[in-house]
Amino acid sequence: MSDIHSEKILILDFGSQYTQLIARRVRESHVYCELHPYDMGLEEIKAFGAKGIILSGGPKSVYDEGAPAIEEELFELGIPVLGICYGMQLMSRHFGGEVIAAGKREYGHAELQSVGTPGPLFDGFFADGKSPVWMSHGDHVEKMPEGFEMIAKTANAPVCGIQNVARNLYGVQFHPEVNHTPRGDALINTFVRKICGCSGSWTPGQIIEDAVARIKEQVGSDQVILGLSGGVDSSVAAALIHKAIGDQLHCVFVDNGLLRLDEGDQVMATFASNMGVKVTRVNAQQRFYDALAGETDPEKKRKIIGNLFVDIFEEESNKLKDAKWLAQGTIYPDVIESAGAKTGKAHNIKSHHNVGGLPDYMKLQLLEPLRELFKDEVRTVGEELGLPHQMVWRHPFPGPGLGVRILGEVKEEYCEILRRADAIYIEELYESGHYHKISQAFAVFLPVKSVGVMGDGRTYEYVVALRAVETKDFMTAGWYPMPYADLARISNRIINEVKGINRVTYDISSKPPATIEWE
Ligand SMILES: Nc1ncnc2c1ncn2[C@@H]1O[C@H](COP(=O)(O)OP(=O)(O)OP(=O)(O)O)[C@@H](O)[C@H]1O
Ligand SMILES: O=c1[nH]c(=O)c2[nH+]cn([C@@H]3O[C@H](COP(=O)(O)O)[C@@H](O)[C@H]3O)c2[nH]1
Ligand SMILES: NC(=O)CC[C@H](N)C(=O)O
Ligand SMILES: [Mg+2]
Repeated sequence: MSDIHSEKILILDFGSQYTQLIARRVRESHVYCELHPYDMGLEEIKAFGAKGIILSGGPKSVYDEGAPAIEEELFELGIPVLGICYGMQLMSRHFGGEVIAAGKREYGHAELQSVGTPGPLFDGFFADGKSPVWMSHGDHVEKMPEGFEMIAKTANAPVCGIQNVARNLYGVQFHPEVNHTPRGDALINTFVRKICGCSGSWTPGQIIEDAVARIKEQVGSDQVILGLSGGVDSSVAAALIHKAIGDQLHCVFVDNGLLRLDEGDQVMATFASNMGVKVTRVNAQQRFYDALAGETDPEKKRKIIGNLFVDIFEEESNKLKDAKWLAQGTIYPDVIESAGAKTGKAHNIKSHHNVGGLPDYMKLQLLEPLRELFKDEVRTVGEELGLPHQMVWRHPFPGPGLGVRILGEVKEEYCEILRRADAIYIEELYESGHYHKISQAFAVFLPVKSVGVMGDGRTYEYVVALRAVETKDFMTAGWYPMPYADLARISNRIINEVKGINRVTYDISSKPPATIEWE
C-alpha cells in the first residue's frame, strides 16, 4: 500500500477568511494537507511530519498585545515555511524586521513589482517584472528581517515578498490562495512541489487505493451499515466501502416522504441494480408525516425529522447481526466546521442534520472514509469509481429534504405539489444548460393562496418560489441571474402542469442576509 500521507503540508490558521482556500490550492497540486490552529504545540508539529508549513493570514496585527504567535522554534526545524500576509509579518518580526500600521492600506487588486532576481518561489510569476495580485492588509513590513532578501513590492507597500533561500523561508504580503491572484495557484504549486519537494501523490486513483486498504484493515470481517441518501457524499462513501468490503456493507435508504420526484426508485435502481450494493429501503413516509403533523416551527421540524432518522437507523441496525460500524459521508468541510462550532462562538442559525448523530446506546463505531476530502475531490473520486455522472454532479440536497422547503406545516398534499413543480424546474435547468452553472436550485412551497384566472375561471391556489444560487462554499451565496426567457418558460410549465399552483415567483435574495434554504 502506498502511503499517500507520507507527503503532507501543514497549514497553521491565524483566523484568515481564506485559510480553507489555501488548503484547496495545496490539494489541487495533488498534495495532502491539513489545517490546524496556530497554537499547535511544537511537539505536535514535529510529530505531524510536514514537508512544508504555510502560515495563513489573520485579522490581528502582529504588534498587538496578545496577538496570535507561533512556537519560535518553528523556523529552526529545517522545514520550508511560506508565510502569507499575517504569516509573512510574523516571520519578518521573528527575524528582527519591523511591521507597522501602513499609511496606505491595500484591499483588493494591486500590481506586484519584481525586485532583484525573482528566486525559486516566484519562478514564472512575473511578466515584464509585474504580476496582478490580491491584497487585504492594513499593516506592512517596513524594515526587512535579517538574512532575507526583498523580492517584491507594490506602489503602496515597500515589502511584499521576502525570501531566505538557504533556509527555505518565504513570505508574501498578497494572497496567492484567492482566485483574484491569477498566478497564485502556480505559486502555491511551486512552493509545495518544488520547494517542499512533494511529488504529488494525492491523486484520485491513489486516494481510492489508500482508502480501500484502510477500510479493509479497520473493518476486518465485521458488518457495516450506511445511511444512503442518494446524495453525493453518502453515494461516494457507499461505492468506496463496497469496493473495499463488498457484501459486508449494508445500506439503509430511508424514504421519509420528503424526497424529490421518483428519487426513491432512482436511488434503489442505481445502487441495487447497477452497482450490486445491498440496499434496504425503509418506507417511512407516513411516520414522518404523522410526526410532523401540526408543527410549524422550523427548528422543531428539523429536530423531529432528525430524531426520527436516528430511531429508524437504530431499528435497522438492531435487525442486522454483527453490525459494528456505522459509515457516514462526512467530508472535510464538515470536520472543519464542527471544530469551529465546538468553540461555541457562532450563532446557531439552523440545526443542520446529519443522520447518525449517534446516540450513546447505539454502540457502533464510525467509519468515515471521506473525512479528509473536499467536495470536489469527493466528486472526482466518485467519477473514478464509476458512479453515474448525474449522481456525482447533483446539487446538494439537505437531509430534512422537502421538510424545510414547505414553509410551516408539512402535509403530504403539499409534498406532492412541490415534487412536481421542482421536477419541472430541474428538468428545464438541465435542458437549458443552466444546471451545471448553478450551485443549487430548487422550488419552495408557500402555503398561501392567491387569486388567478385560468380558462376564464377564477382560481384560488398556492404559490411556488424558485431558488437558484451560485456559491463556492455554501457559506455565502448570490442568486443566479436566470434569463427572463427561461423563467417565463419554467413558470408557464409549472402553472399549466401542476394542479394546485397558480403563481410562481423567483427568489432574488443573497446569503447573507437570507439563507439558501427557506427554513
Ligand atoms: N433519506 C436518507 N436515508 C438514509 N440516509 C440519509 C438520508 N438522507 C440523509 N442521509 C444521511 O445523512 C447524511 C448527510 O446528508 P447530506 O445531505 O449532508 O449528504 P449527502 O446526502 O450524502 O450528500 P449531498 O450533500 O450531496 O446531499 C448522508 O450522508 C446520509 O448518510
Ligand atoms: O445535510 C443537510 N442537512 C440540513 O439540515 C441542511 N440544511 C441546509 N442544508 C444545506 O446546507 C447549505 C446551506 O444552507 P442554508 O444557507 O440554508 O443554511 C445548502 O446547500 C442547504 O441545502 C442542509 N444540509
Ligand atoms: N490578511 C491579513 O493577514 C492581514 C494581516 C494584518 N491584520 C494586516 O492588516 O496587515
Ligand atoms: Mg443530501
